[in-house]
Amino acid sequence: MDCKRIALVAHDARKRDLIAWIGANIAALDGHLFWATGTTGRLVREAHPSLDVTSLKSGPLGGDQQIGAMIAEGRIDLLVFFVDPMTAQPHDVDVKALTRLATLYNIPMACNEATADMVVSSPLFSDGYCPRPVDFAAHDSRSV
Ligand SMILES: O=C(CO)COP(=O)(O)O
Repeated sequence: MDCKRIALVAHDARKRDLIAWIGANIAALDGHLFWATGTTGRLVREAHPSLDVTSLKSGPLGGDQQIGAMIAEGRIDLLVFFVDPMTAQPHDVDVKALTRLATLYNIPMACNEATADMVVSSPLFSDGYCPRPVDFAAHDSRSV
């Protein structure tokens, strides 16, 4: 299996759920490389020390933007972002920017357990799946 570069993010009300999800899928996740927003990364490392997790800044302090930049640079293969749909976030614009970039760059993005389960259990997760690159010309309004 090839080594995937996986971004982990969870809003506060969903951090416990992300850690539980990782625990339930640790066999599939061990051996991959992880980047996470600050608090999420610290909690994941404490709960699952076998994982190689690099913590970036906390989400409200720019961590979502850092992960978005990594996606734009082609350095992330999968985003697992457990979103809290019930709480307004002070950095909502950053959250929106991150999910927009994952969509734009055609990165698999799991925002809840059901989707994350399907991603890691898919044969595409273990078979070196490489998403189709984005056709930027199609997104350039000047070319319409
Ligand atoms: O706010 C977040 C994502 O938008 C998560 O940030 P933390 O992992 O630093 O709590």
